[in-house]
Amino acid sequence: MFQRSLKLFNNNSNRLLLRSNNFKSINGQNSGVLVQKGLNQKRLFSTQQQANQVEAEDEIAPDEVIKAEEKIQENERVIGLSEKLNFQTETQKILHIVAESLYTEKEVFIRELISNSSDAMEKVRHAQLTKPELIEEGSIPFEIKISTDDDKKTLIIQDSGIGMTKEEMIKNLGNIGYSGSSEFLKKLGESQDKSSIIGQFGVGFYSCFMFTPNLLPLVQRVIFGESDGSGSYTISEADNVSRGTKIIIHLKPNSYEYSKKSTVENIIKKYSSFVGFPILLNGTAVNTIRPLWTLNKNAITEEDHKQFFQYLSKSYDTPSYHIHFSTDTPLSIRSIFYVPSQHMEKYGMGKMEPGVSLFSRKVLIQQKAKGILPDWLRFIRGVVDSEDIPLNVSREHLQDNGLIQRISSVLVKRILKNLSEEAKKDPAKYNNFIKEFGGFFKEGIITDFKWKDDISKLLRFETSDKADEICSLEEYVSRMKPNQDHIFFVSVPNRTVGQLSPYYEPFKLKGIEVLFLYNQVDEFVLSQLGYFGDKKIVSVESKEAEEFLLSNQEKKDQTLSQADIDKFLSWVQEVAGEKVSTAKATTREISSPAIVIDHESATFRRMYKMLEPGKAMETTKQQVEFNMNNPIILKLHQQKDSNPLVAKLVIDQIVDNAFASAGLIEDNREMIPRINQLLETVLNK
Ligand SMILES: Nc1ncnc2c1ncn2[C@@H]1O[C@H](COP(=O)(O)OP(=O)(O)OP(=O)(O)O)[C@@H](O)[C@H]1O
Repeated sequence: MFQRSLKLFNNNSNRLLLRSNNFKSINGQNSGVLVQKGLNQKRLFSTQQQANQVEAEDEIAPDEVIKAEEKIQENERVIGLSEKLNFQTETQKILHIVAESLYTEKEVFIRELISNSSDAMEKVRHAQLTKPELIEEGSIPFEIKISTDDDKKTLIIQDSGIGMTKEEMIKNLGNIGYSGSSEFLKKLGESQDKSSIIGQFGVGFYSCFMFTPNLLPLVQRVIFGESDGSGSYTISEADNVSRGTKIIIHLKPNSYEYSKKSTVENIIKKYSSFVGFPILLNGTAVNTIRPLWTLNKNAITEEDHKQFFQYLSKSYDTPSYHIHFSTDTPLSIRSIFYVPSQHMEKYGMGKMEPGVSLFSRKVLIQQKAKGILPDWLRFIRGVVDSEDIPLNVSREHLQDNGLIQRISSVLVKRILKNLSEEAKKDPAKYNNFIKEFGGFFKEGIITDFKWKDDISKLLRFETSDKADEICSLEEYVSRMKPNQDHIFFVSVPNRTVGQLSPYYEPFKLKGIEVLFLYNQVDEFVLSQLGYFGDKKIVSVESKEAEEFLLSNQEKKDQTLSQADIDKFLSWVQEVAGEKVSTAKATTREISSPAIVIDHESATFRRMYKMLEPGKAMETTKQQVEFNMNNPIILKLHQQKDSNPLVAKLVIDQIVDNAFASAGLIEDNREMIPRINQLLETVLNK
């Protein structure tokens, strides 16, 4: 009877096609077979050989040749009569939703079946501890065997798990939304580890219906088969079945890719590399990498980390740091992060993608997950595994954004803390790291208000005091003079310009250390940061710097009388009024003849220019302060009336020099004719 029904099934392709029409997207022309054997049961049968008409067979290139012994054998035999049962009404209604729209990535059906197999073997492990007498064939190794057959267009998955009895099969598979695994977990005591069971929704198995309208799970005495998911299925008795479950999926033409070893191997590696049991694909183990984040820190060697990092980053690089972090409160998180030794963004290779993948119970949920770490930590590679992450039934989306943000906060805090510790442990190594990756942290300060203070502790800058050395803001503050209440910086293209800057000069005279910023973005970053602790961060060109210098300065005698100074300044105003808005005598201790004060930042000016590259930047009039004790100014004062032509050339050059020191000269070529004239004058004397 059963054979007849099989025959009927096989031969009646019209019937199959008719059923497939009920499932538009799955277009079923295929059937699948699952063979199972339950706890302490005798024989389960399997198999329904698919009577598919393969339409596009010739178009598929043959996969690599797989030896017969590497394939999973199909030895099961039907020994009883088949029984026809109906899916539960709700299941009939929901199944097409599952098959048509639940999963955006079809390939996840392999993940779902592997996860089911893993759960089934976990249940055997548990039973071995609690009811060993019930476990048949206790010596069978725990393995998930998968074999592909590009000729037959089949994919077989077999495990040595707990299997299902006829009743369990009807309950679990004939009834969508019922999860035997979730029931199993409920029965486990509070103290028992529940993290290794993956299934919770009672839906995953139905992902197979994306590929075949006919699943034939076969259990001892049970064949769950001939189902298109919309109506009925049959159950029959089987013989020659070993412990566990076997699913044979006969693929439909538009899914033939899943009968190729390479395709299936990639999917297993992508989603199920870390499932806790060996997965043998056509006889070869494919999940050979250990999930390091689940292991005890002390059990992991540097070489293990290197290999794991290379696996995650698909590179041959050695990680500069690893951060292995686990916690159970307030959420359960197991994670591992790696900092590479270099990054490619600096070569203009485009923005890196996030490098952290999200797992739940060792099964991949999202590769390169956005939102787990902020964008500015995109150079970090790693894995975050949390069984507390509320997943939707397809395991593709995270349900609770607030929770993800909380997890993210915990992780960012930990990463920043670890890096601070590394900086203390080995400053030289850390300095190399921050030179390479500092840009990401600066981006963090600009874009992520929440973390700017924490990130600021990781930054390093060169200062006026030590060439070729970088220091933290904390170290700078610890070296501040007692009367100094600000952190001062000067933004310059290089150290030499910094040392010669008239703005830095009075600080140098007072022995005040100043941060030398060489990167255009640095000034912007520090302005965004505003403060480090209670210390304001200001430019040496700022009002605050001016006030600081004023209040810490001894009064110096002027060489000229106040009347002469006023005369000189009004002369400047008259002859150089094109560029000078106000001329003043400076109070700054500078050696140069003049200095521009209270002007716009040269860095910001350059940044605006970058934003509007074609736009000509006007240099507006500036306040210029003159050093009335400077020898050039004194001579100029003497000659301004007697030698007006040369005096005009000199004052214009002095003003331009001050503009140049402030970074306000757009193009110094405009000075050349004047300098030549001055040279001529000098030589003619
Ligand atoms: N290979 C298997 N061996 C033993 N039992 C299985 C197997 N596959 C499925 N089952 C049983 O069928 C039930 C339903 O499986 P299904 O994949 O639909 O959902 P689930 O794994 O429980 O949950 P989820 O939808 O979260 O994956 C499982 O809970 C399990 O009891």
